[in-house]
Amino acid sequence: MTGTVTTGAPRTVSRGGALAAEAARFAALGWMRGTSGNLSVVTGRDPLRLLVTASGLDKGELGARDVVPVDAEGRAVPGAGAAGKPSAEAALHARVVRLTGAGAVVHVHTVASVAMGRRRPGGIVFRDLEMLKGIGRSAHDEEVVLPVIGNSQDMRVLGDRLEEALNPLVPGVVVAGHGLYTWGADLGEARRHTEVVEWLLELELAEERGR
Ligand SMILES: CSC[C@@H](O)[C@@H](O)C(=O)COP(=O)(O)O
Ligand SMILES: [Zn+2]
Repeated sequence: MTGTVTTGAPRTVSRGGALAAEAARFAALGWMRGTSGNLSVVTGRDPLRLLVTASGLDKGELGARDVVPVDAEGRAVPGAGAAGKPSAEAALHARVVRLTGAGAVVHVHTVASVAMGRRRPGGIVFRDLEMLKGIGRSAHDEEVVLPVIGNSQDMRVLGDRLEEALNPLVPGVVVAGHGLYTWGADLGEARRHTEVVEWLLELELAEERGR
């Protein structure tokens, strides 16, 4: 960004600041270690535009400018205010938004998501837990399935797997051997969904270990 005052720049910076603060929060929880994880927020729908965290940086130390505007395919939009290379997974963020209508997407590398993805490659089932209300499901008598998909370095392949496995009632997917994707209407809801799904995974893992 230059010193030129434009109407678009301050909005980019403040959304960038919000993404950076959100990333710092997840990093402090230990969910984005070793530069892992990424976040995005939708800034326009027609045409689709997202701000995504820049690639390869320590997600606990991002600044407001460490975000990159991308298009519906996750490609950087030149001259839109921020610098850097978009997350290697930006295309998957854009695909999630296109598939679900989400306003924000969170990707974390948690131990529980990887451990449970290994144990339940066909999907992770939860039921009869008060915490399920946090993702809009019932606390009683409802089977809730969190999908698990195989990992790939090709975001188109990963996106196809996500589309096929998607449970419209659950705002998240585990990527086997990799981590967790969650989303919500905005950054606040995406954060809540991430915390709830991660709590469910940690519970399941603790119960597995106790068996
Ligand atoms: C520890 S590197 C992990 C990456 O390969 C990737 O999975 C990841 O989550 C972060 O990639 P990034 O390009 O920084 O957004
Ligand atoms: Zn990742």
